[in-house]
Amino acid sequence: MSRIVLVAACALVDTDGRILLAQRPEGKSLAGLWEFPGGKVEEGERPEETLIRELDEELGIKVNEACLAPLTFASYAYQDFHLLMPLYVCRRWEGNPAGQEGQVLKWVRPVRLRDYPMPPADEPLIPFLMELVPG
Ligand SMILES: Nc1nc2c([nH]c(=O)n2[C@@H]2O[C@H](COP(=O)(O)OP(=O)(O)OP(=O)(O)O)[C@@H](O)[C@H]2O)c(=O)[nH]1
Ligand SMILES: [Mg+2]
Repeated sequence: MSRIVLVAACALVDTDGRILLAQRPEGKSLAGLWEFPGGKVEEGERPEETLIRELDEELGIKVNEACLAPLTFASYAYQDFHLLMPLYVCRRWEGNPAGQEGQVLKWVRPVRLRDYPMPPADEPLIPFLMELVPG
């Protein structure tokens, strides 16, 4: 039995109904794949606190906890750990998302999400986003 790793992720949705994807930088695991911003929940953190911290660190935006709504989650057996990843939705933030760690960012319509190679854990999340933001 591999350990469970808890990762909080967020779909930022803009006023045109597009969702923000970030490309994992070279040197990290799963480099080049497109993911939802977020990261590992650290000791003593609530997932919402993780996201507020990660969205600031990775994108340079400020998010209020009240603007984080749970949507669904991913549960996926990677080779060396089991990923449990709650996916939140956020439509309001302060600042302009910009890759603070050199990540390329892309605003993508839900119907186009399949054009962007994602980690295998993320693929089952796409229908939920398509239902959330039709068209
Ligand atoms: N943020 C994020 N992580 C994902 C997604 N899908 C997915 O499988 N993961 C996996 O979740 C794990 C943790 O993500 P992460 O690398 O962003 O963690 P982190 O920000 O804390 O970075 P660090 O551990 O390099 O400090 C990685 O193994 C990553 O591959 C996703 O959509 N978003
Ligand atoms: Mg991260």
